[in-house]
Amino acid sequence: MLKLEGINRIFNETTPDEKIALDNINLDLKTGDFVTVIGSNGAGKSTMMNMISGALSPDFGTVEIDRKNVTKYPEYKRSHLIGRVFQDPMAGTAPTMTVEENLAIAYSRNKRRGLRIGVDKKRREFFRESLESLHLNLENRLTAKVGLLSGGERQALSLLMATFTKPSILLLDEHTAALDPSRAELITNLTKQLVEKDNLTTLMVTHNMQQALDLGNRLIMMDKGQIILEVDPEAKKDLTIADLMDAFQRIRGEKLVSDRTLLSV
Ligand SMILES: Nc1ncnc2c1ncn2[C@@H]1O[C@H](COP(=O)(O)OP(=O)(O)OP(=O)(O)O)[C@@H](O)[C@H]1O
Repeated sequence: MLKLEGINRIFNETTPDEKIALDNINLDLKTGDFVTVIGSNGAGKSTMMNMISGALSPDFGTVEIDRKNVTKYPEYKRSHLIGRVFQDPMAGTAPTMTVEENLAIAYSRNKRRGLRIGVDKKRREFFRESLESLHLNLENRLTAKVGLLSGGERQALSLLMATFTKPSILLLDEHTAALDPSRAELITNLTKQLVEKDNLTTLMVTHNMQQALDLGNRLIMMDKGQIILEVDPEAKKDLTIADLMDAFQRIRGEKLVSDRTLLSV
């Protein structure tokens, strides 16, 4: 479903600011795999997500989605394969458009017929039903401007928009980090629900180790542009934060003062 092979990316090569952001990344996800991604600041997590979405291209290596080599596809050419939610609730939606217009844009994304934001009765009913699953009463605010929604409501809408065309890959980039704890919990539960409903292949970056343990069937830890630990479904079931800290220390030989060192929060 998703295969990254030998992905390398260097920024500002041969200058004093040279930075190896990704160093030989290999990852193979099956349909329905839900991988949580942890690692310190600058580990390469966002760069890896950008390689998958096509926002950045690798210096070396290949990206395969649905067994197709998409390495050379620009972002727009693979956007129908990918759903993405960012940390900033303002990033995934258009504030001056209504809830249903935003949904219509997301809906038309995989229709390959350009942007169609018209909403007929049948489609409005589909949007209403989809919104009901969020339990936020947004189904009764279809014509409200999205800019008037709270951060949590916008993030829930972004999540719905990213998932309801059943993308091949769902990318979640610290999508609960900017929310207060109760809203973060709501979005975490929604994530679980939406991913499970359609068995979506998902990568979720988080700085919250407990969330990384609670969600998904696999986990990877990144550091200095490399995947330094991969936890398979069997091992993940019994994994604890202490295990992750020990693993980091064993692999990198660096003493962790606390999980904050790894998480950098
Ligand atoms: N466009 C860019 N130009 C130069 N350097 C970059 C660029 N994007 C990322 N980097 C560098 O590449 C490295 C990896 O960055 P990346 O944003 O992928 O890390 P991250 O694990 O997502 O970190 P964080 O948790 O802080 O978001 C960092 O050292 C970063 O400064």
